[in-house]
Amino acid sequence: MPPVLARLQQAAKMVMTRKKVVLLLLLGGMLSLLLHQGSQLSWSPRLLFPGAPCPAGRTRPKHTAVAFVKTHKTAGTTVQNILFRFAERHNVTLALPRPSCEHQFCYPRDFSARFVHPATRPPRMLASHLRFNRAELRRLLPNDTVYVTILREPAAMFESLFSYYNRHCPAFVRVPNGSLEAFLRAPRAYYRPDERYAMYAHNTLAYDLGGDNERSALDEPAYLAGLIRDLEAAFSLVMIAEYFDESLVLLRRLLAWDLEDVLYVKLNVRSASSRLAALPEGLARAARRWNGLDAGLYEHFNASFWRRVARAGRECVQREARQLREARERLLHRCFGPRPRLRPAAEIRNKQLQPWQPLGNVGIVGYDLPSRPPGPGGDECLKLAMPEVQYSSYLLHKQKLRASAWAERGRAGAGAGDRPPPPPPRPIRALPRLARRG
Ligand SMILES: Nc1ncnc2c1ncn2[C@@H]1O[C@H](COP(=O)(O)OS(=O)(=O)O)[C@@H](OP(=O)(O)O)[C@H]1O
Repeated sequence: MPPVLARLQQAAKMVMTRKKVVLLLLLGGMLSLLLHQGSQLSWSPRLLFPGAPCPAGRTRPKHTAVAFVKTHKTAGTTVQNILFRFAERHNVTLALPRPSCEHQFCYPRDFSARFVHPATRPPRMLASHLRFNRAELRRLLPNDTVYVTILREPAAMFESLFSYYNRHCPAFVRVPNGSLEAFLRAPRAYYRPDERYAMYAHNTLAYDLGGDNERSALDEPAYLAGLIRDLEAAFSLVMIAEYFDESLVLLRRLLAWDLEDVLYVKLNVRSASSRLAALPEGLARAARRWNGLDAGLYEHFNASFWRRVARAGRECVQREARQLREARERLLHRCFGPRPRLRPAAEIRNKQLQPWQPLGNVGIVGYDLPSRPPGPGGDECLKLAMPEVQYSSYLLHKQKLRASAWAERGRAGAGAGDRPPPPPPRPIRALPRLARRG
């Protein structure tokens, strides 16, 4: 080989080797970056290999001490129905309001353990409307209670509140032609903070969660930050109505429940003619401005919800949410026939399934059982679609019967029945003096 060619070949080899070295360095760098980021961004084999299995079934017994703080117009009735059915199936005592509190725990008053019907004490679960009061709930419920709640995007929530309470809440009754736009253009013209049901018209989420709904998120950011801190400390999970199925996946995991335990049908849904198809962006912005505290809470907890989904493995959560939707479809077909349809109350023949109707032009729709009952599992189908008022009364009646049977056995002496007597009602502990927020 001529020397020139040999030198050229040698030079080419050196260039190739240098290229290889650069390539290797680049690859090494990328790998190290991936591993480094991996520890911080919770990279997992699932993300690198999306087909990899998600955590299998339950590894611990189902958790039965749960307090669901039911906020207004946030899909809370659907969550409540899931908990009611769980409590019934698993024979768990569920706190229910005494009759003078109706089916809410004397809302809008601050929750007090005195509002709980004695036949439903000591409870392990609670899921009816109340104004959150952490200290009182802790006096009532076991120490291992898991607290959960749900939020909804505040503009959509406000539209729902405005329509539902249009004839109940004086601030809304005053608005000409029941116009949401007119209200949001000048809310202070219609709203009086001290009158009855004012909390349905201003920062309802903040109010339900025990906050002061009159504070301004804009002028008092420290107040909002403090409220968020308190709620972070109190709740193990804050669900988001817009991501209902993903929320249920997180709930099921938190409580070590099965996917079947969180099957549901949507309850308390307004008819299509009672709702705005879409909220114009200008109105949505005005609704969020007026409900600034709620907007701040939603922004914070929506972000932390997604961080939590990422920690649980987004792929797995979404896969499980898909499984839940498929199982739900099958259940709907089995219970309500091949074309399950939401109907106006007047078309629902079964009285136990007729949803409560607010005053005014608002229609709440529901399901009806087909004329040919769905066979075994019919009771499950009935409870699945049973509205809050009927289900609360039914459960109260059932628990009262159980409480008097237990009392009877207690009077007859221990060992008279085949079931052990229940524990005596737990005395309510003295309430520590706490500074109230607000
Ligand atoms: N699964 C699911 N996902 C998303 N949204 C749902 C779900 N279930 C119920 N809903 C909607 O929630 C609204 C009723 O909320 P609540 O049951 O909390 O209302 S109430 O305060 O108890 O009266 C009501 O909203 P509007 O129809 O906009 O009024 C329901 O349609």
